[in-house]
Amino acid sequence: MTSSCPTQFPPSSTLPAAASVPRVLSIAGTDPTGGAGTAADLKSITAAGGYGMSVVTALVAQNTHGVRDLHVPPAEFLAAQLRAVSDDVTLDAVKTGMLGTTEFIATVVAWLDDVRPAILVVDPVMIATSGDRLLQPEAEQAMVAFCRRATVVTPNIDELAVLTGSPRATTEDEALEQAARWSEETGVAVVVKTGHLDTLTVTNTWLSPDGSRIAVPSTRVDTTSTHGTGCSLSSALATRLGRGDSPADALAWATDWLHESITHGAALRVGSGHGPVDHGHRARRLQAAASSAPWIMPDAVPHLLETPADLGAPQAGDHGRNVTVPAPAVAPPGPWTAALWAAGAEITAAIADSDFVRALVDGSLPQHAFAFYLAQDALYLNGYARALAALAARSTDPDAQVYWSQAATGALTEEAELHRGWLGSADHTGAPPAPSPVTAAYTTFLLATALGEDRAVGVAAVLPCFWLYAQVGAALPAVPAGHPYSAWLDTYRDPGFVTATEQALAQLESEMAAASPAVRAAAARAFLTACRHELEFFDQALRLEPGGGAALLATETDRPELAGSAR
Ligand SMILES: Nc1ncnc2c1ncn2[C@@H]1O[C@H](COP(=O)(O)OP(=O)(O)O)[C@@H](O)[C@H]1O
Ligand SMILES: Cc1ncc(COP(=O)(O)OP(=O)(O)O)c(N)n1
Repeated sequence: MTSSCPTQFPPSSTLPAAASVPRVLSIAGTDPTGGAGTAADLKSITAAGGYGMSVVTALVAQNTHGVRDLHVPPAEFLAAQLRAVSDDVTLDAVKTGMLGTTEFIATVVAWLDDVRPAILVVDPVMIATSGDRLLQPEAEQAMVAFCRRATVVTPNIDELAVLTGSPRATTEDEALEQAARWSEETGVAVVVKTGHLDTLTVTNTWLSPDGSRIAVPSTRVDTTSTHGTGCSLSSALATRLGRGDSPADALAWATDWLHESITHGAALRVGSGHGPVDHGHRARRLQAAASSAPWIMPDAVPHLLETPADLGAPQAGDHGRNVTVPAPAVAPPGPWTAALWAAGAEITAAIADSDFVRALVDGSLPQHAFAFYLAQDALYLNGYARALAALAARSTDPDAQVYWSQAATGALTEEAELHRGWLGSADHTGAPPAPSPVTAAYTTFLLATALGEDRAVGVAAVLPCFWLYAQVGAALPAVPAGHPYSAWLDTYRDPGFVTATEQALAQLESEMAAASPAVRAAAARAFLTACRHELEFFDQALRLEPGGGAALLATETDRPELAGSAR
């Protein structure tokens, strides 16, 4: 049935506003394997924090290898779907993908004339990466005209050439120049995407009609799992704009989220061609991080540790699965520290595999995450220095007193260096950084343990910071020239740090040997707890949203750069 029903309900504009969850409509074709089109759009809108809705233009029989067949319902049915949504729901943003034919473009245009959403993101889908046409050749000029109505268009390099009537750009500069000319002429912003160019860095650049540019670079992921990346980027962008983000924040969020989704796409094992991206990776990672499951289960460490063997096989962490014990970069000096290393194997492996360490090493760690990490590191070092000083105060052996006091001084010196160098260029006009919940929990645990527990327990608590940091440092590969974090990575390679770790290990080995079985058990728990704090400390920077802040729906006047958009 394609006849229109009378409107029976008030549109939701007359209902209370939907606060911070933007209502986003995707108008696109389908992909039954879920990688592109409507499926990708809905997953992306959800991932970006919106409520997704879907109007279908064409049913596409496709998979990760390409398109097999198309079924296009009558244009009246497209119009009926559009009206069914807009008669009932207020839209904060609309994203269009595959429109297919001139007739369908005209149908959407007629509907937009009525509805006029504040944000219209047009992904001018023409040809899939598989080479299959998703827009009839005779509809290209209608699509070019349609793009003039957008808030922002997100063409790939080939689509940009059609849009601007130019030859296919072969460099980023050429693409930017084509887009700048078109944007100035039409008054519509363009996101220039270099995914289809042969570049090491993939950059998304928001080009405004006044010539201003916001470039968001990311490292190129070596993968074939890029099916539907264009659909996903434009839907996430529409959602973040619909939520009230500035173009800079919206593009940074969408690019950063998509990079994570592409990185983990291959692990989904969906299809044997160009596979989809993992739209849900970020949500699952954050969900796991929010788990309130205890870090160390009661049976992880026996109440009495008579011998190192009582600590048993690796069992720390959430799952207690069989774990291969990684070779320690700084060797344990005796059986107690060897047993502790084995017990913490799952956490050590998780740090090495963590998204944070991977992104720091391959250079894809977003700048805002790196800045956050440095600021938290400085705060942590201050707390850590106090815990080390407490151990110096509680030591009676002169060598131990010297060692812990020097370690405390070393941590304070590092903190001062961070402020002078890495953090020195930061904006000092705002409030000083405050400790995150993760940093506060870790430093509070260290101080409480160093001050309030037996000394051996305190020594066990401060050891992972030395040992696991040295472990990460030893595993670092050489990085290419121009790597954004090469200077920081060099700080991990400091040989003085390995010496300090060896000394801390020697302290713990002798403390464990001299301690009672009950104190040893408490020390083992403190060691494993601190290992877990280390993992959280690394991971926390990737839990922060670029731009952060509250999710507020902004009005057009809050964002003059979008004023007059979505005509
Ligand atoms: N190999 C890759 N590595 C990192 N990011 C990528 C990669 N391929 C695509 N992207 C991201 O996906 C976005 C859209 O991809 P692109 O291939 O340019 O568009 P389309 O899918 O429309 O052809 C890019 O702008 C970029 O953010
Ligand atoms: C129904 C449908 N719409 C769009 C595409 C193309 O997706 P895109 O995100 O441009 O990326 P590729 O799949 O071409 O890499 C599609 N395949 N199907």
